[in-house]
Amino acid sequence: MLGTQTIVRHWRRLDTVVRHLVRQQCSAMDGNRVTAGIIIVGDEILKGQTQDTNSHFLCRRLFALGVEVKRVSVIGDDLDDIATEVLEFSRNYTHVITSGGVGPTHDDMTFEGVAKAFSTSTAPHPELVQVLKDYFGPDNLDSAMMKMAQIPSTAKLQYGVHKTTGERTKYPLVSVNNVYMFPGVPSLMERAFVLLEDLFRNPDVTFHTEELYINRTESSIAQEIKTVADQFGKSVVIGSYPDLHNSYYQVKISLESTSQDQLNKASVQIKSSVPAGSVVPFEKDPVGTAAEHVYDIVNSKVDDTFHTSVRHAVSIIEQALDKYTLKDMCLGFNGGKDCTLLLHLFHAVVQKKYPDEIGKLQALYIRSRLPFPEVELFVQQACKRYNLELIRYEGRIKENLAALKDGHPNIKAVLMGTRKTDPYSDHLDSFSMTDADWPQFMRVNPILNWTYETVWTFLRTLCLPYCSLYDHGYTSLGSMNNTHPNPSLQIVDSNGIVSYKPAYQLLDNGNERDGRNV
Ligand SMILES: Cc1cc2nc3c(=O)[nH]c(=O)nc-3n(C[C@H](O)[C@H](O)[C@H](O)COP(=O)(O)O)c2cc1C
Ligand SMILES: Nc1ncnc2c1ncn2[C@@H]1O[C@H](COP(=O)(O)OP(=O)(O)OP(=O)(O)O)[C@@H](O)[C@H]1O
Ligand SMILES: [Co+2]
Ligand SMILES: [K+]
Ligand SMILES: [Mg+2]
Repeated sequence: MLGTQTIVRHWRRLDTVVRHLVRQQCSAMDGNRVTAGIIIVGDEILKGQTQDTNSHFLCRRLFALGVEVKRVSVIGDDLDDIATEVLEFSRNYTHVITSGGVGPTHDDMTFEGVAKAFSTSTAPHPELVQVLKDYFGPDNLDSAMMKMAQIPSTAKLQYGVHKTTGERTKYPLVSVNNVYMFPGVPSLMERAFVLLEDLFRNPDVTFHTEELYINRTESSIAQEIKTVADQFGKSVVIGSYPDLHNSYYQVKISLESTSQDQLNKASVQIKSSVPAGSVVPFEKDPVGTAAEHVYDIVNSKVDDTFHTSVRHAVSIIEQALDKYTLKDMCLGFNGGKDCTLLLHLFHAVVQKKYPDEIGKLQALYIRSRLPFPEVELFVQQACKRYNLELIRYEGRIKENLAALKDGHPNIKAVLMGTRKTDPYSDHLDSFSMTDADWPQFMRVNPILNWTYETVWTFLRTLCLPYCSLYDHGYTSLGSMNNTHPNPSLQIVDSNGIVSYKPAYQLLDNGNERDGRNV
């Protein structure tokens, strides 16, 4: 007979072994998966008054941390909705992240909702009360603010640690079980998340990704992609995303895997199964990498027209920056191809010369009375992309340059995308004052000797965004009333339907302005 103690001892050992086996089995099944669910709380989002950016931010960061986001839910400021959703998410996912509803007003009820989810109540948390006193000053602490210390009784306070200083953050995040309650204001939420992200990191998993860009329609390659997707099954997740407006590709294929090796194999497989030449190089962030790519061209040993043209333009812009401060200068920018490439060069040179950002580039846009909407849109987008300070006028150029003198007396020089083949421009130099009967500015012309072909080689090899009209046969842009697609790019199909090839396919650079009345 075995004694009771021995039985208990054996039982304990068996129990440990079984638990261990179960744990092993689970982690083998899940492949050490860590999952998350995101709950965005706020009436303003459901009513379309605010656009949620927090879920996008959180998904991106969590993916980078090796966490699989399984679901995002947007709910209103309603106690029961919060409680129900939090309870369900908390049961289904490793981590639950909420954003919103932690402020001082009556409609902020995430703390109460989470308390309800876990069948507990809220109470003033003494440590959080002290934090609020220190943070806002004891005299400013009204009852509304005290509400922010009213948290679930089982809550924990999570303090972030600054990565450089090692200092603890002053204001903690509140969590209950696996639920973490972030503020809704994007800047606060993002700051808090970055400092606390180690709470969520999955050390066992890295998601490797690759993107392939393909200049064929999605349907024409669908079968090939499906074959590869089937072959790799769950080990490589393959996505296909058509882009109807991109000048460089038609479909983006994304690959994602926890194994770099499997990812590489799938990538090779796709490349060899789509038509030859249909995978195109594409730079996702041409603006961020501007200096790097431009100076690679400048410093290369190649001496063809393209490289020499870029080198010369960069040197003119560098000279301009020696003579003038950024405040003394602006770029003449009307959304045309020439000033678009010049904007990029200007940005690259400034990025290189002042890596620590010294302020915005100024751009001058004198809008014609009948601008193309495509041009207007492109100018707006360029301002955002390059973070431009836009100086805007409308009407005749000469009159508005006089207005510029009055309104911006600091500006002495204008960078221009003029080339010698433009009307009245063959006598110009890299630095030419405006004509005597014009308001006096230094015109800086870095691309004076560039050919039409070089302009397009530059725009297209650097994958720069340009005004969409150029993809529809326009080769030089004036206003709506005087500009048409270039007749040499016209194609008429067998049904008599007329369309136009893109501007970069124009061969003879003598007829660049054939679509212009003036
Ligand atoms: C900043 C600036 C300065 C200019 N200076 C002169 C000038 O001194 N003399 C002149 O005839 N035109 C001048 N122009 C007008 C341009 O030469 C040209 O007519 C204008 O950019 C329209 O070009 P487009 O017909 O190719 O669209 C200037 C334009 C700008 C934006
Ligand atoms: N309305 C304007 N506002 C500001 N700058 C202008 C304006 N019009 C012309 N410029 C300057 O003069 C340059 C030459 O004009 P031009 O129209 O030839 O070139 P572009 O508009 O850049 O391209 P495209 O030749 O394809 O129309 C521009 O690159 C720009 O720097
Ligand atoms: Co031009
Ligand atoms: K609120
Ligand atoms: Mg133009």
